[in-house]
Amino acid sequence: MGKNSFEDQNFADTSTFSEDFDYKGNGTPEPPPNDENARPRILLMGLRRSGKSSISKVVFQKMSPNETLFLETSNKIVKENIRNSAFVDFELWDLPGQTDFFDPNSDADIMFGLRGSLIFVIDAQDDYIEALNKLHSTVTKAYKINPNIKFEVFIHKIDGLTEDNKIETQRDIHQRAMDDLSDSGFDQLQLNFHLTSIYDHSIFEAFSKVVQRLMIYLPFIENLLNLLITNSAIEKAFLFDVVSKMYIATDSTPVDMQSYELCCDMIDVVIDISWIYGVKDDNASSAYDDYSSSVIKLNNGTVLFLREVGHYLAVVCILREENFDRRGIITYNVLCFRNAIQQLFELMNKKSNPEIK
Ligand SMILES: Nc1nc2c(ncn2[C@@H]2O[C@H](COP(=O)(O)OP(=O)(O)OP(=O)(O)O)[C@@H](O)[C@H]2O)c(=O)[nH]1
Repeated sequence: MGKNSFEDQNFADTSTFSEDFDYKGNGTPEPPPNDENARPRILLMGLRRSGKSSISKVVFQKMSPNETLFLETSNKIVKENIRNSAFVDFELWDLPGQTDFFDPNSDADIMFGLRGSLIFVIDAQDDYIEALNKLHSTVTKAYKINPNIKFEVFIHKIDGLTEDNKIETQRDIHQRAMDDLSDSGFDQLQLNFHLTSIYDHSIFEAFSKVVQRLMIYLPFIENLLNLLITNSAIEKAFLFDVVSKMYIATDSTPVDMQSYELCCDMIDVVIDISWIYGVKDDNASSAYDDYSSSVIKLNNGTVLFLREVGHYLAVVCILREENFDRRGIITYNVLCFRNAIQQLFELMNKKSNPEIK
């Protein structure tokens, strides 16, 4: 594989995109009511005790999975502002299991009216027929109000199932949900299914995908990561939101859970070492900052390379040890990637504050 300078390729330069850069994930412009610059909203819905609050607390508040055993049932909507980094910036609404959207007093129009995603959580360890009925009534109601909303189904608590059972449960839930939609004339409604558990990385991976579907600049960042890996002989590269450890984007090679977990562990190690041994700047809460970087060599001939590329945004790469001999080129290419991301931030800022010149 050639090790060229990443900057030789014009893609590293966001100026190749016009000011009104308007790329959508599916290549088609989305009609109103969704303003693409509006802050997205993610709704967590599902029956009582399906695991909604646990998901929110484990992913965004660092609660340990075992502590969720003591969570009490919620009776009101819990709204949270998630502002971790430039790309992880949305409202998260955790809705109580008993919410009834057919009640004329419910604010379904307000709830579903904005750009965002609806995550429906199904407890896979329980009888899921009632959950499927609720899923159907919820998504069809939301779709009528806002056809642009993205629908995600978390087949949750899979830690209690055997490997065979997981596949069979996913197949059955998928089939029944799609049949119900087709029978009522909603064939065009798309549901994305994820197998999740708070006891492993699957919940972080699933949430990463939910957030990625809401990112209008995702194809651009993926393109940059593809250029980075091909020009630096890297096997796999992820752009991470360091706070939540969700990956915001990755190159186009397939994601395997082991690589993702390895990169998550590396972030933990770097943050812990920074806290314990790092020298803080005045006023800084942690020594982990925009200049942090780290290299970890594993005893199986693999190297992990981390570099902060924005505020709490880090690129984490996996590469073979023999390809790390030209470290200078890799570091240089990662810097070019960082510059391109910084230019993207400027463009995003200009779009959200048109007065900025
Ligand atoms: N085994 C297992 N248990 C889970 C998982 N996620 C959540 N739970 C458990 O499920 C129970 C209910 O979780 P909650 O998060 O309170 O569920 P909820 O959907 O918010 O419930 P309501 O507030 O009643 O709507 C808790 O005892 C959690 O520990 C999971 O991935 N695996």
